[in-house]
Amino acid sequence: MGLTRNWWRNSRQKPKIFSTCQWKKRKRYWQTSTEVEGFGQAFAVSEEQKLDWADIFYLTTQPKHLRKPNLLPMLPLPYRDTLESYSLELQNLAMNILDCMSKALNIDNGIMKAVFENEGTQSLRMNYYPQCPQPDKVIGLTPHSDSVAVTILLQFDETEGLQIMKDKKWVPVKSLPDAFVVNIGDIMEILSNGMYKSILHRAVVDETKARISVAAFHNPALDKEIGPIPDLVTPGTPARFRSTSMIDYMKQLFTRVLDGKSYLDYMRINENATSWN
Ligand SMILES: O=C(O)CCC(=O)C(=O)O
Ligand SMILES: [Fe+2]
Repeated sequence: MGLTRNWWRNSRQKPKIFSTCQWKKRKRYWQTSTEVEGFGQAFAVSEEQKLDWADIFYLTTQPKHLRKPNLLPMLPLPYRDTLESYSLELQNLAMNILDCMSKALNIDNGIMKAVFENEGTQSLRMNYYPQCPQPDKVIGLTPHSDSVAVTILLQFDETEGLQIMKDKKWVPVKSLPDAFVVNIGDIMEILSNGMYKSILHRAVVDETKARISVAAFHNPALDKEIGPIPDLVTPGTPARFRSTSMIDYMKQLFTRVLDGKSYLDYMRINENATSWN
C-alpha cells in the first residue's frame, strides 16, 4: 500500500498535533466536557479516575457529514490532505477485510456490505505515549477491547508498546515496518454471534522513547441495528448477544470508563437464563 509506506516514512507527516511546537495550536482542537472528539484523553468520564499515560487526538473521519467542523477541516495542510487520503484507503481496506470475514463465516458478503457500506463510520485515534521514567508505575492505554467492528492499527517506528492477552498472559505485538495490526472489536463479536472474539489489549510505555500509534476504527452505519447476523443464529448456536441500535450502543459506550471487555459483557445474553427449545 503505497500511501501508507510514504506516510510512514515521511516523518513530516507524523501526527503533528503531538509535537510540542504545536502546543498552543492544540488548544483549538481541545476536547470539551460534552465532546469526546479532539485533543485530550481517552475515555475520561470522572475527575477521580486515574488517567492513562497518553495524549490522544480523536476524530470522526467518515462519513464526511459527521465530521466536527473544528477538527479535520481545520487541520493544517498537507497534514489534512494526508489524513483524508489515509482515511479513504483504510475505509477500502476495511471493506476488503470484512469481505474476507464474510467468506470465513460462510455468509453472503452482501450482508456485511449492507451494514458497513455508504454510511459506515470511521474514526481515527492518534495515540501519543511520552517516555516515562517509571514505566512500570503507569499504563499507556488501559486493558480494553475496541468497542468497534474492526480496527486497523498503524504503529510508527519500532518502539514496541502494544500487548494482547493470549492464554492469560500479556504478549507484545512486534511493530513491523509497513504492516498494520488488525484488531477484532466487540461489534464484530456481536455480529458474528461470538465466532470472532474481540481481542483484549493494552499499551505500555517505554522508559526512554515516546511512541505514536494511529488506530482507525470501523463501525456500521449509525442508522443500523446491531445484533447477531440472523444467518448465524441457529438452534445449535442461539443468539449470544442482545440487539440494539447503533446510536444507543454508542451513547452507552461513552458514558463508561474503559474496563476490559465489560461493555461486551453488558451486551451478552445470560446463557443460563435463556431457554432454547
Ligand atoms: O497504541 C496501541 O498500540 C494501541 C492503541 C489502541 O488500542 C487504541 O487506540 O484503541
Ligand atoms: Fe484499542
